[in-house]
Amino acid sequence: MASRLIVSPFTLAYYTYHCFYSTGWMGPVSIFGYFVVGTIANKILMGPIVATLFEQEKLEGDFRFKHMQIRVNAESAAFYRAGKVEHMRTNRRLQALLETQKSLINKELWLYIGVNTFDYLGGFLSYLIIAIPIFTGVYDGLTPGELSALISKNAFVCIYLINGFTQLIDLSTTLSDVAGYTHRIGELREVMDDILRKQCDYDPASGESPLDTAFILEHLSYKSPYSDELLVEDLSLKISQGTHLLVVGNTGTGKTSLLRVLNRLWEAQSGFVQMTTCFGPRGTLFLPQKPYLTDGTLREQVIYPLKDIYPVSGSVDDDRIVQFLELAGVSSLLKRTGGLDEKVDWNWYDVLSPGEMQRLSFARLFYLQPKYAVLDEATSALAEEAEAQLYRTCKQLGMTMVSLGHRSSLEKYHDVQLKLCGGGRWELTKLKGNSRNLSHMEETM
Ligand SMILES: Nc1ncnc2c1ncn2[C@@H]1O[C@H](COP(=O)(O)OP(=O)(O)OP(=O)(O)O)[C@@H](O)[C@H]1O
Repeated sequence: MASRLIVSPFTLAYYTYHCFYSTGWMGPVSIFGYFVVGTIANKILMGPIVATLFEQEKLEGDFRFKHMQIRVNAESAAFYRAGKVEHMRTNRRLQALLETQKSLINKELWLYIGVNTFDYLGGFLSYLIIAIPIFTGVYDGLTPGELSALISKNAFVCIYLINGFTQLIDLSTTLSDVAGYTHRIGELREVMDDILRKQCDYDPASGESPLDTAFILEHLSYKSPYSDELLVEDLSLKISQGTHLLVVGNTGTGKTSLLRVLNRLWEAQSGFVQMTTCFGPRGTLFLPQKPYLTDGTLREQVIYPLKDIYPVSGSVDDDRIVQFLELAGVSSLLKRTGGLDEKVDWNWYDVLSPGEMQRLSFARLFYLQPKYAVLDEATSALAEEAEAQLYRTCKQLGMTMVSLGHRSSLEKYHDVQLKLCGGGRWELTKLKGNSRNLSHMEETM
C-alpha cells in the first residue's frame, strides 16, 4: 500500500502530461473529474465501514474476554452449576458479533461494487475521450492508417492515467480496514498516554517535596465515574513516614476509590493530590484487594514487578527470598514448585487458596521493602494471628503502612484512623487511646 502511494503521484504526473499532449485539455480534465466523482462515492461508502469495523473489533474483544472470564472462574461457576447460563450468555455475545460481521460484509459488498464499477467504467472513458474529437471532426484530415495509430497511442496514455487513479481508488478497501483498526488502537494509546502523563508528573529526584512524605491531599473531593454523589468531600491529609494510617468505612464508602485517586487511576473531582514518592522498591507499593499473581516461577512471583533479582546478588538473593517466604508463611510453596526457578505448568490462581495468595503478596512486599506499603484489605482472608505476624514484619522492615479494612484488629498497628462515613463525610481520629477528632492535616501528622 505504501509503495503504491509513493509511486502514484509520479506516474499520474507523467501520464497527465502525455494525455494532455495527445488529447488536449479534455482528456486530463475528464479523467480528473471522473476520479473526483469516484473518490466522493468511495468516501460515502467507506464511512459506515470504519464505524462497523471498530464495533466488530470491540465485540470480538468482548467475546474473547467472556471465554477468558469463564476459564479463570471455572471453579466458582461450577459451584453455582452455571454451565447453562454461561453457555447462553456466551452465545449471546457470539450472536452480537456475528450480526455485526454480517452487517460489515454487506457494507463492504457495496464498497467492492463501487470500486469495481469505477474500474470497469474507466475502460470506457478512455475510448469516450478519443471518440469525442474524432466525431466532432477534429481529426477529419487524417487517413484511416494515421487515425488508427492516433487512437491506439491516445488509448494507451488514457488507459494508463485512468489505471493510476483506479489503483488509488482500489486502495480504499484496504484503507477502510486500516482506518477501523487504527481508530481502535489509537483510542487505546490515547488512554494509555493519558495515564502515563498523569502518573509521571512528579519526579522524586527533583527534591521539590519533603522526603518524609508519600502523599499530600488538599481539599480533595472525589466520586465514582458513574455517579454524581461525592464519596469524599474536602479531605486534607498528609501521609508521612512513621505515621501508620488506617482507612475504615462501610462497604462502598470509597476506601478503594481513595487509592484509585492517589494512584491517578481516577481523576479527583476537585482539590489537589500529589504522590511525592516513586512506585516500587524504596518508594510506595500498593497491594490491591484482589492479589495479582503473574505467570512464571516462584521467584518471578516474589520479585514481581521487577524483571531481575534485586539487588543482583545470586545466592544471597535466594536466601532472602526463602527467608521472606518463611516469614509470610508460604515456605511450603518451595516444596510444591520444586524450587525457586522450577517452571510450573499450573495457573497460580487455581492452585493457591485466597489466604495463600495474600501471604505470597506479603512475601513480595517483604522482598521489595518499600518505604510506604498501601494495603487494601490485604489480610482479609487470614486469621488475626497471621495478620499480626505479617504487620510486625512490615514494621520491622521499616515500612509505613496505609491500610484499608473493616476489622477492628487492624487498629493496633496504626496511629491515625480515617473513617469514611458516606455522602462525602469523613472523620480523622488519633488511635492508641487518643480519640480526639482532627480536622486539619497539620494536627495529625
Ligand atoms: N471501576 C468502577 N467504576 C465505577 N464505579 C465504581 C468502580 N469501582 C467501584 N465503583 C463504585 O464506587 C463506589 C466506591 O467503591 P469502593 O471500591 O471505593 O468501595 P470500598 O469502600 O472500597 O468498598 P469495600 O469495603 O467493599 O471494598 C461504590 O459505589 C462502587 O460501586
